[in-house]
Amino acid sequence: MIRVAVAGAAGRMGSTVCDAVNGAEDMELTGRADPALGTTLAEVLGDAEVVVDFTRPDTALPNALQCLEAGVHVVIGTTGFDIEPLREASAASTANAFYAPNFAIGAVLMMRFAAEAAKHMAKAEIIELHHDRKLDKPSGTAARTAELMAAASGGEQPPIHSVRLPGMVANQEVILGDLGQTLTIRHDTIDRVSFMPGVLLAVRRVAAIDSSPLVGLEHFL
Ligand SMILES: NC(=O)C1=CN([C@@H]2O[C@H](COP(=O)(O)OP(=O)(O)OC[C@H]3O[C@@H](n4cnc5c(N)ncnc54)[C@H](OP(=O)(O)O)[C@@H]3O)[C@@H](O)[C@H]2O)C=CC1
Ligand SMILES: O=C(O)C1=N[C@H](C(=O)O)C[C@H](O)C1
Repeated sequence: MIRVAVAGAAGRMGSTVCDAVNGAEDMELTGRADPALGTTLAEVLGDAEVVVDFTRPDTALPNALQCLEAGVHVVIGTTGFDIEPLREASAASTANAFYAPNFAIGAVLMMRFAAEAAKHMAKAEIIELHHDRKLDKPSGTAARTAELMAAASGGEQPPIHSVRLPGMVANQEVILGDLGQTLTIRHDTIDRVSFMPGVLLAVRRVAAIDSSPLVGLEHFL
């Protein structure tokens, strides 16, 4: 059994992760940290082998550093923070960090297809659309898509447009344009359960990664 604690356990993602971990036969939910539950990460770290973090852009890095210092693997879903400080912390730790800006398989495929298309079409722009409680802008997925497209094409990163509206969960369109034609690649998340198979996969694999921090669910597919 993999002993898993969740940071942000009372949030939209964290509560869904707790349900998914409880439903996984090879995992045990050992801790739930969240201000709303009156519990801190420090209190749940001791019993965990892996922490899953879905918190806030300003807490994800300190939480991950705390996990690495304690020798506990961390799977990070929180977006909108700089992962660079995790390199030095990982080197000094027996534990690993894994970050994915998007754990949904459809979004991983969207990023892959967008990178492939960027090699062949003249210009592109990204539109990301999310619920209005989202704190970061642009989304982690859009930022990563732009990076992958620029790396594949050898050109500039495509501009990103952000929309925040009630009624939405998470959506992204990549529109590419060239002579007399456009290509649109779109992914829609209609329920946060879409992220759960990817999160559970990362929990199972994080202990065995050979380069930490590792970024992107594609490494496990
Ligand atoms: N990688 C992916 O596939 C996905 C990533 N995300 C990302 O996940 C993050 C969380 O999103 P979402 O669940 O919608 O946000 P929520 O605001 O619903 O949940 C975040 C929770 O974390 C709590 N929290 C804040 N600080 C701490 C801390 N130090 N320790 C433990 N818990 C803490 C918050 O409490 P309080 O409200 O009191 O601050 C809140 O309950 C965002 O960055 C989002 O972009 C979302 C979906 C998919
Ligand atoms: O905040 C969200 O909801 C989401 N955040 C991630 C991001 O910033 O890309 C993943 C997904 O888009 C949902």
